Amino acid sequence: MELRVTNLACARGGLTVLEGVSFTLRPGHALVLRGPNGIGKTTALRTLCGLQPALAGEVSVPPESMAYAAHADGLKATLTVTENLAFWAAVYGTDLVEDALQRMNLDALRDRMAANLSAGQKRRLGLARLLVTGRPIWVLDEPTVSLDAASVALFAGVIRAHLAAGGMALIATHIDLGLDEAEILDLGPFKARSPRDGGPASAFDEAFT
Ligand SMILES: Nc1ncnc2c1ncn2[C@@H]1O[C@H](COP(=O)(O)OP(=O)(O)OP(=O)(O)O)[C@@H](O)[C@H]1O
Repeated sequence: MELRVTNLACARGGLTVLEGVSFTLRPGHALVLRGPNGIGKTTALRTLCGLQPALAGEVSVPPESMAYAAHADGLKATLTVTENLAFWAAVYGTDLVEDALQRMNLDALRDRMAANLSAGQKRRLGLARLLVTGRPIWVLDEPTVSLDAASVALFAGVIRAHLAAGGMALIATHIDLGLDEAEILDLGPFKARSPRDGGPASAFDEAFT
């Protein structure tokens, strides 16, 4: 299975932000989406994952092939680290909780309530969810926010292992994850010329970019 995206156009707040986005992601490969704040990276990732409809274009695989890690970690504050992972494992029908605890360095925190984790620890738990999904395509929106250098390196290693096992990763990030093997896609050239009719951008659009 490969992820083929063809001529994708997507909108935010009723305005077209990107159009004509095309790329192919093959097993074992990572693609890093780059572009300035507001270009539409989050919007593109949300659209690819089926969280909002595309205005145009095709995505070759269903959203069920993807595991999306958004800005928010979606933790259950009153559940422990292990319970959070067990919840997700039940949702995705896997038995990968212990594996995720070990690989994201969460074993020592396994019985702590998510509410009592530090910001970086919460992020590690949010990212550990990717491991329990068992899904091949990881879609990551600024995954390293709040992580210290050691945790960034740890997570880069987790991504590398996922790729080595035939997985794929699509990553919006402003920092260098140290994934030298990743290809880069600059979204700049795909910025929609007009939210509506191909004319100049509206004042409203400018206000947000
Ligand atoms: N509710 C909204 N109404 C109108 N415009 C919006 C709305 N939400 C977001 N936008 C705009 O849509 C554009 C795309 O936003 P998006 O979050 O996808 O960008 P991004 O590339 O992920 O940015 P960043 O690097 O800052 O995370 C931005 O210009 C943003 O201001």
